[in-house]
Formats: sequence, structure tokens, C-alpha cells
Amino acid sequence: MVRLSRATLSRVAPAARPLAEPRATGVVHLGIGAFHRAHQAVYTERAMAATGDDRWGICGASQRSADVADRLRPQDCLYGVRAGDEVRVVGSVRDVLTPCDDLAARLAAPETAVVTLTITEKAYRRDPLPGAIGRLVAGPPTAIGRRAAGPPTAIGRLVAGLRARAAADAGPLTVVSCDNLPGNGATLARLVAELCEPPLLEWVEENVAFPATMVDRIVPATTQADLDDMAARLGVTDLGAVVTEPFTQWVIEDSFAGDRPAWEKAGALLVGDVRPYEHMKLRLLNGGHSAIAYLSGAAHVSEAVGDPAFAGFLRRLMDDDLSPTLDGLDGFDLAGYKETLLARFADPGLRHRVAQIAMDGSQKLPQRLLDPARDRLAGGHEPRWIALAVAGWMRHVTTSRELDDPLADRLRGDGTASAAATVSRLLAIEEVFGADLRESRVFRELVTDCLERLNADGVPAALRALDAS
Ligand SMILES: NC(=O)c1ccc[n+]([C@@H]2O[C@H](COP(=O)([O-])OP(=O)(O)OC[C@H]3O[C@@H](n4cnc5c(N)ncnc54)[C@H](O)[C@@H]3O)[C@@H](O)[C@H]2O)c1
Ligand SMILES: O=P(O)(O)OC[C@@H](O)[C@@H](O)[C@H](O)[C@H](O)CO
Repeated sequence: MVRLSRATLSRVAPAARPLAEPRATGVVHLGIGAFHRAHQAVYTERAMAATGDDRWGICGASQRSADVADRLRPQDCLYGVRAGDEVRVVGSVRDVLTPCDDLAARLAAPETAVVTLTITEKAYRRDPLPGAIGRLVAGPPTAIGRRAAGPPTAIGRLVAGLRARAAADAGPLTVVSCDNLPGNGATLARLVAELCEPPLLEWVEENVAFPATMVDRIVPATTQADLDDMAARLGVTDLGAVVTEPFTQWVIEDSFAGDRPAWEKAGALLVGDVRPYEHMKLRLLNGGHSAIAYLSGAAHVSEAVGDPAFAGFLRRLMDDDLSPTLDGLDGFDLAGYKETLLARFADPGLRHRVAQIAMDGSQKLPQRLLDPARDRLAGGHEPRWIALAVAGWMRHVTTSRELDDPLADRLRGDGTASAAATVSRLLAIEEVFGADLRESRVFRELVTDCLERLNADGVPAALRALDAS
């Protein structure tokens, strides 16, 4: 079968052809994985189609491998997105850089006005090593972006680009984090500022905006079966295909340094304060996902919620422990949102592997489950459903043979320690639990009790016991 490209587009059904053919790359994206291709790239293409403003093509950049570039470049950067039964070839990506290409030059180009990022939670992590080598990037300009003995970090490369842009006097820039982090814009701004020395720091303060965003669309990693299915639907081979759900949401803080795609014409919500949306999504959706990952024992999310007892647990987690921590959603149909969430999780068309969600738990738990636990404890409540999910994570990190987490060496256990000893050891990891949760007697007892039950009787019995207590 021939490969998808501009030359072979005539083989694709007209209804599935791209909506836009951009003439410039006004957007640079760092971390061009599956999510970006099914989310921001789709909004950007629709914005161009709605306005006829074709300056907003995307130059994607990979941080760690040339894989996406190798897949997309031979296809003129075209790829298919399947959402439910609808398939469309997306045309907003114009170029993909490999880690060896000159990203700084792209960031310094006057036509670039917006940078978006999906580089995973752990890429925002400050290395806890002491001193200069423990910072995300060492100080002097020549060392920008380099860890002690590793390649440049994504944020280091971004700072190198900002330096080149300042030197070129290429104008203001908006940098939009689209990762699942609370206060993602402010977090990124802080990390960037740490790596900038004067006078670059002043230039960044005056010329660069870091709006917060809430991003939502479930996009599992593409499988070979997905590629085969896409080829059958399009009639051409597509090695960049992604499969997602019909649902999509993007809430963006309306704080830009300059020009931008008209994302609101594509359905994005531009607001003054993203925080209420961000808490709702990170806690209910992502918190629910993590609970599934560490407790369900299922291979895929849809199988987990197909079990009525487990679906009942998710409802109690959301209703009793997570929803009461949300505010600023007056007039919003939260009950409807939660029902929609469970239906999205149950979507049989999405083969979303729980193992994908389980990875990097140390970087995800704080915003998904631990911050709401703090809020409940502060109000004098016992977050027992959250405690069960946290105990599930502790069991996961101490028993998994192949633990995928930047803190893996500190998390692993020998599997023979008592529940109390395991909870004590893990609660002491301040990067995950802070000092407050380590010191909370209520939290420690809840988690210890749950871990004892999980170890002794398994998940269904632990759920029943908690339900009856
Ligand atoms: N997939 C989803 O459903 C979804 C939904 C909402 C938000 N997100 C956000 O997008 C992120 C990426 O998801 P994805 O599905 O595209 O994953 P992916 O594995 O397809 O892509 C991840 C990208 O991040 C880069 N990356 C990985 N580790 C990195 C590091 N340490 N430093 C810099 N870059 C790194 C990779 O090179 C790749 O480009 C998630 O971590 C999350 O924050 C994903
Ligand atoms: O992408 P991660 O690794 O942050 O988290 C895994 C999932 O919880 C997440 O990707 C959700 O599918 C997504 O946040 C839905 O919008």
C-alpha cells in the first residue's frame, strides 16, 4: 500500500482530507507525541480553517528520539486522527525537528509567535541533587540545558531558544504548557526563570507570557493494530496515526504576549482563571485514572469500569473525596461531568492501557490525589477512598518487576516489609508527600489500614470493607 503524503491525498476520501494547508509555522511544539497530534494540532488546524489565517502551521520538535520525525517527514507531516468512527487527516503540522536539529533557530524566527509543550510531568521536575548540577540547567550560557552528564533538557532547550530570540530581537512569544500539571504556566515560568541570567531574565519578563491551560482528550499510545486499522480506513499507509475519543476540551488562560491562532474558533475556551477547570480535570479524570491504574488489575481502562463494584468505587472516590475539594464551578453541571467521565472511561473503542497511566506515578499522584487529600484533611474529613488508591500505588511500586518512574530506585521495596513499614518509608519521600502528609497521623493510619487490607484480602474485599465502614 502507498504511503500517505500530499501526493497520495487524492486516494483519501474527500471528507477525510485536511482542512488547512498552512504557509508558515507560527507555532513550535516541543514533545510531538500522540497527545499533541490529537489535541492542539487539531484545534490549530480548525482555527486556520475557520479564519483562513494560514500562518499557524506547527513545527514539532522531539526531545528524545527521531522516531516521530522519521514517521511524519516521509508523509509531508500528514497523519490521520480517528475519534470514534470519524477519521480525518490533519494538515497543521508542517515540519518535525529531531533532537539534533536547530530548535533555537526556530524559536528565534520572527514568524514563531507561540510555543506549546507536551513533554510529560517528569520533564518539569527539578533534579533533587544539591548545587549547580542539581538544577534543571547549569548557570553559564554555554552549559544551558545540560544536566551533569546528560543531553539538554526540554526546558533547557527552550531557554536556549529564548536567548537566541532575545539576541535576534524577534519579538514577544507565548509559551503554552499543555501538560497535566497544576498551574502549568506558572510552573514553567518559574523553571525558565531559574535558568535565565540577567539581562535575559528581564527580557523574558517583558516579552514572554506563560498562560495556564487545562487540556483534555484521552489519547492512548498508538498500537500496530491502530496503524493497520487506519490504513484500512484511509486506503494509504499512515505511520503517524493516532486514535482518540470524540470528546475534547481545552481551557486556556487569556494571557498572550502577542499574536496567536484563533483557537476559540475551534472550540477552546479562553478564560481569566483556569484553576477551577484544572482542579476538576486533574482530580476527577486523572485521579480516577490513577486509581484505576493501581487498583483495578485490568489491562485496559474500559475493562476496569465494566466491573460494577469497581465503577461504584470510582463514584465514591469522586463524590466523597474529590468533588468536595472543587470550587469556582458555580452553575457548572458537575454531576453531568462525572457521568460523562465514566462513560468516556467505558468507551470500548479506546484501548487505553492502564500500564501507560501507571508510569511515573510519583510525578502524578501529588496533583491528582494528594492535593485533594490535603484539602479533605484540612477540613477535618477522612479521605478514605483516596487513601485506598494511594495504598494501591504503594503496593504497585513495591511489587512491580518493571517500575517505570524517575524515582524508581527510592520507591522499590523488597516485598517483605510490613504495611506500616512500607507506608512510613514511602511517606518520607518529601518530593511526593511533602512534610505535611508524612506528619499527618490520620493520613498515615488510613493508608496503612488500606495497605494491610489490600495485602491480606485483595482489592474486592478491601472495597467491600471500606464501603461498610
Ligand atoms: N495522552 C493523553 O491522553 C494526554 C491527555 C492530556 C494531557 N497529556 C499530556 O501530554 C503528555 C504527553 O502525552 P503523550 O500521549 O503525547 O505521550 P507520548 O509518549 O506520545 O509523547 C511524549 C512526548 O514527551 C517527550 N518526553 C518524554 N519524556 C520527556 C522528558 N523527560 N523531557 C522532555 N520530553 C520528554 C517525548 O519525547 C514525546 O515527544 C502527558 O504526559 C500529559 O502531560 C496527555
Ligand atoms: O498522560 P499522563 O501520563 O499525564 O496521564 C495518563 C492519563 O491519565 C492522561 O493521559 C489522560 O488520558 C488525559 O489527561 C485525558 O485528558
